[in-house]
Amino acid sequence: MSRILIKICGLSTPETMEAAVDAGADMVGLVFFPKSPRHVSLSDACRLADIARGRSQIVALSVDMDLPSLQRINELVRPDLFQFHGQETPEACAAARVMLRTRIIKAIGVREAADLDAALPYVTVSEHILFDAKPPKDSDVPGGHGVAYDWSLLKALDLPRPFMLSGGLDPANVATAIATSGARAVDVSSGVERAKGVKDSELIRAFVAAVRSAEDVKE
Ligand SMILES: O=C(O)c1ccccc1NCC(=O)[C@H](O)[C@H](O)COP(=O)(O)O
Repeated sequence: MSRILIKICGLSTPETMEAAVDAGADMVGLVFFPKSPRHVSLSDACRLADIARGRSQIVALSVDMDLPSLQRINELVRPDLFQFHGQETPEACAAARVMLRTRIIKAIGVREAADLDAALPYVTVSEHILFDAKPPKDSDVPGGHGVAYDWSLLKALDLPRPFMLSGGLDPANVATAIATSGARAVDVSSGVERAKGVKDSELIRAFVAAVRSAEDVKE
């Protein structure tokens, strides 16, 4: 099986950022959403990004953020990609991509098969489509809940390029998730935490190792 892209999201300390980069994460995510337990200030984000720069791709995650705020993150943190995790329209993604001269990951919430159709308008205005679990109905934070969905829904998808998978992944289930969904890229947050918002370096290493082992399995 060819190499699977790994993103570790919601890193907020130098130690766990170093652990993710050192373990071989392809992408590391910084969350800019004050309601999130993983939210980082701009100054902390700059320090964390400097640990990863040139070693892993830096992803700035935002939720329906206005363009001036995105521009400020772009100038100060200098991420390689932005992840849009709210209700951003295809037009807003296209505009941000041009204005910020960046690459975009657009998250699409999934609970049932019909939710997958929402991805189509974003294929031409983003570099990656991330199929994540829809948040619990009473939550005002749209991601990072460690909730899984039926990953097999993705198996029959006919998109022009590979997609990313997230939602309830952890070191113990990620190999099954890859086999069940056909994903070539995976994204994790809660599954490498010892408490809500608190990343664990050992779990990060275990997650990366589990994905790399899954790559060795013959298709
Ligand atoms: O992590 C957050 O707190 C968060 C806040 C607002 C929007 C998205 C957020 N997280 C997204 C992710 O970390 C991942 O892309 C994905 O949802 C994985 O989450 P998990 O199921 O916890 O592994």
